Amino acid sequence: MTAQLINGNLLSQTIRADVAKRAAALTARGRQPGLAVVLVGDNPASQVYVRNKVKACEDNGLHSVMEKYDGDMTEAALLARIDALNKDPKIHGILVQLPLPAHIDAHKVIEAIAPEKDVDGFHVSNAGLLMTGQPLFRPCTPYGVMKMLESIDYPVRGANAVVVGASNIVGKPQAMLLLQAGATVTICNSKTRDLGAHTRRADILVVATGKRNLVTADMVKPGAVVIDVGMNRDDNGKLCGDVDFEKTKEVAGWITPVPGGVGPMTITMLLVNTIEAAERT
Ligand SMILES: Nc1nc2c(c(=O)[nH]1)N[C@@H](CN(C=O)c1ccc(C(=O)N[C@@H](CCC(=O)O)C(=O)O)cc1)CN2
Repeated sequence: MTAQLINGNLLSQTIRADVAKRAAALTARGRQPGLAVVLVGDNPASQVYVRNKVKACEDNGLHSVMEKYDGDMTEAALLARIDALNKDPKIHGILVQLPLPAHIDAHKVIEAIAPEKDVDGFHVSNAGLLMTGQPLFRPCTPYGVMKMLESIDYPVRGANAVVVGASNIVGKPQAMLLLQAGATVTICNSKTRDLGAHTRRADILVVATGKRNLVTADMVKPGAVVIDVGMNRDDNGKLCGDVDFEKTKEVAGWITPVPGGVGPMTITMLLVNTIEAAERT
């Protein structure tokens, strides 16, 4: 039987409608939620993502400021901009699009963002709060994945969850959110031996490696939920994930497409985090 699709565009519509209501209520009280989006350099994928973030703000009643800088911007200049945004009362959320050019220390930049405006949830203090079960901001992609599981009423408690990829922005916070929802979690990485032996035990499989076709149908437990966080291009330049979608959908119970799956949910949860930041002020 073919898997059911978890449509990130459709789910986003419902969540964004609620965001728009909350934004309108805040605006009526003179506190329109504001997001600053900072992009350094000309990475083509990043340009698409930041454009989509700004458009999502516009469409849902949030104020946004797009700051674009050349790839040779110095780290000191970027830190000075963040300092100014930290102090700007119209800005409730700040995000610096990753990756940054190699001469800039991304950790230093993230730590410069005021934790209460860190709507990406990447600051060490937000990572610590998440780890200890008192999240201020959940990182947007893993937060979106949890909403997708909720949307299909999946019983996460007691499930075997396998996360492939251990990045700070997806894999590690994803594992933490699944663990806190009661799953038994395995985190795999690029060095994991016999990856399929782990993935085949997963009731929930989240793949976030950036390697096209890393997960094939034979590596998936029949009926599992397969969440593909990958964002790659195939030989024809078409967007695709880390999972062999066409064959895996014949094995899985639920599967997310690329595009139209986790990607839009990442932007939706950024809006949610920005609203929450504004509501706290
Ligand atoms: N500061 C951050 N940087 C990065 C993050 C992040 O959460 N914060 N995550 C990724 C990229 N990302 C968000 O910025 C992101 C990736 C993909 C999408 C998306 O909507 N994808 C669409 C397809 C878009 C296209 O046409 O190329 C889809 O899947 O349907 C949104 C956000 C790394 N950096």
